[in-house]
Amino acid sequence: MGAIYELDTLKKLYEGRAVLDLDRLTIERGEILAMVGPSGAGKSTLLRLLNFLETPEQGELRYKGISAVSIPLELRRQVTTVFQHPALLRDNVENNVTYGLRLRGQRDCGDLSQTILKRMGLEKLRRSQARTLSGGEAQRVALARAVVIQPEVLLLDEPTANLDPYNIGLIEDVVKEIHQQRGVTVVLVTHNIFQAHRLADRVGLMLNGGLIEIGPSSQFFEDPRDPRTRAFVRGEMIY
Ligand SMILES: Nc1ncnc2c1ncn2[C@@H]1O[C@H](COP(=O)(O)OP(=O)(O)OP(=O)(O)O)[C@@H](O)[C@H]1O
Repeated sequence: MGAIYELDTLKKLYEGRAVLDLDRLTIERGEILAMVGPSGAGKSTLLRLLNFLETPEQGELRYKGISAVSIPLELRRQVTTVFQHPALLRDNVENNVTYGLRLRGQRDCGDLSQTILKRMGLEKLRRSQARTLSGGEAQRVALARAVVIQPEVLLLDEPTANLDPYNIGLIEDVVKEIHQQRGVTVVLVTHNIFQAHRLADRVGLMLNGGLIEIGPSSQFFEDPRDPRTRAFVRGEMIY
């Protein structure tokens, strides 16, 4: 498969403080990697770097071998993010879903968007204004909007926080489907270790901006190497 992202001695500083300090991290093409860890560990900051919204103060981030500082637009557009609180356009559901396609100059968005609207259970809401949607519906629109552009990388930041079991199940199923069907690389940030267990090939534990342990999901949960990982998967507080 090979690496899609390579992070080397990377530091992200906010107001002089390192909120991310990663010696080395490689994300493999086509894997589902879950990053877990307590609040403030730097998980969302990592996703913002992977989505090229932020740049590191030290070290390097490479996407497909190209330094993130000089990433061309066409590569940047292969990466899409679903945030915990999606910012939808003041428009209807269908136009929200097709927005990314139109931005990329695709005029005939019909078939693609119909398929994804149907799969996400949003057909009947096509004409509804985004601001009238429930939290679960809005999050399904956000995922539909991300998936419809057929990204190579899907970054998910707490995509199912505060959602009910139906919405959680649907979102997880669609993530698994597009991963299996299209080999999309997925980086999932979650507080829900059960979700990490259900979805991920590999899991990493972050703490205070550093990476404590990363490994195959089975090893991470059943035979973790670091005492802090053992404590975290038992549901204990770690510092
Ligand atoms: N724009 C910013 N300016 C200053 N500090 C920031 C900024 N964004 C994040 N931080 C700080 O960086 C640290 C890491 O934040 P981050 O949101 O990445 O953590 P997280 O692991 O995603 O937390 P949570 O699980 O609560 O979302 C925190 O201490 C946070 O206060």
